[in-house]
Amino acid sequence: MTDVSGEILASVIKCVNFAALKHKDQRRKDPEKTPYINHPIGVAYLLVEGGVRDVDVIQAALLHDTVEDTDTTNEELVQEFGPEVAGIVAEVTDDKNLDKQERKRLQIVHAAEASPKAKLVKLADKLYNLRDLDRTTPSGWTQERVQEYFHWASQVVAGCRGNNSFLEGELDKLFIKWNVSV
Ligand SMILES: Nc1nc2c(ncn2[C@@H]2O[C@H](COP(=O)(O)OP(=O)(O)O)[C@@H](OP(=O)(O)OP(=O)(O)O)[C@H]2O)c(=O)[nH]1
Ligand SMILES: [Mn+2]
Repeated sequence: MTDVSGEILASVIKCVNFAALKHKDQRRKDPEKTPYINHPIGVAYLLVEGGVRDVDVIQAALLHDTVEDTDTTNEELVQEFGPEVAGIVAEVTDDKNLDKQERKRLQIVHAAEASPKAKLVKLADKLYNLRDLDRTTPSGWTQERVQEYFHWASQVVAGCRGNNSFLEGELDKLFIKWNVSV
């Protein structure tokens, strides 16, 4: 059977498979060393929970850490998934050649200037990471580092607001719990 929804389904599964292969040797920083792929799939699912049905956004969420954290190039994403999806991923990708302080500063600047589609991915990405931090502390992190991450993330989120009430509401619950001003 080939129909429009079948093609959409196929394009999403292609992303899941691509991301799984690219992240196959990576683990999250939690003590259980959860497979990294849980994160991009979870980010895409948060968008689904938030009512997002834009396939470019869901595909970009599944792929969002491939260029930043694996050998994937933006050209490869353009080739495999087209310029729209590759463009959203590029908008949420940090330049790992910069030092950490500069990368973190630029995330705040770039989030505020990003397209609405990229802002949705950013909101879901930050919600996933903050829920993870709320659940458990990454290996080697002090409580102060966790608190600082919450504070920084709230500044990234500030530039993405006005795009999804579910994601922003869930983020606000965490900011209140962690005493971060919004
Ligand atoms: N909370 C949490 N984060 C984890 C875990 N494993 C990996 N991470 C990643 O670690 C990053 C936060 O760690 P930092 O020390 O602040 O940043 P860095 O890895 O970029 O140097 C997050 O990236 P980010 O730059 O904030 O977002 P992203 O755009 O890279 O996803 C997140 O994706 C985990 O178990 N819990
Ligand atoms: Mn991420």
